[in-house]
Amino acid sequence: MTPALRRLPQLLSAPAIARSATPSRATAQSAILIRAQRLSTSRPTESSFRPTSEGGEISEIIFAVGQPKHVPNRLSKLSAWSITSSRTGITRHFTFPTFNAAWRFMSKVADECKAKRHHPSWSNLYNEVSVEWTTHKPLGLSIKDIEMAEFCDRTADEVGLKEQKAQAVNQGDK
Ligand SMILES: C[C@H](O)[C@H](O)[C@H]1CNC2=NC(N)=NC(=O)C2=N1
Repeated sequence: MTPALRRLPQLLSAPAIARSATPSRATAQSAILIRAQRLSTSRPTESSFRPTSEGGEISEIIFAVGQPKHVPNRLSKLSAWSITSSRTGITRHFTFPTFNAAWRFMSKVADECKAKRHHPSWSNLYNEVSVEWTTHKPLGLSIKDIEMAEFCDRTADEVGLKEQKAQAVNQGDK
């Protein structure tokens, strides 16, 4: 299980949002950067994507140009998602009870991808699904990525994730 420290709210908590004025690189043009302190040195066991940086380094998420103002706030609520090494996307690893459940999840997400014309980079191994959201044009994290990540969270809840026993005990859940 991935330590809670690696999750987005922690990554986004300390620092303020800085508006970048670095027009030199096309990919970074007018991007909004969030400075974030990485608090843990351990690597996520649940993610097939490399962390942004090793422990103690500053990491920043790069938003696509022209995003609504509420995007950083929406992002901060995606507590189970982590920033990818490219800093232009977010990733989450899902563990379902069965392959069947994992496939149902992917099928529902695939239907939404068709409707929204936005597609993930993802992988599946038996009951495990890794999902990464980023936007290629304009490059960076966009509102579409946020919406699709929220859709993934809702769909995973509907389908039902595998029970995490230790977590349930610690949090006093059933
Ligand atoms: C024309 C079409 O909407 C675009 O090519 C879409 C398709 N799906 C996409 N998916 C993702 N994740 N990022 C994109 O920039 C993107 N572009």
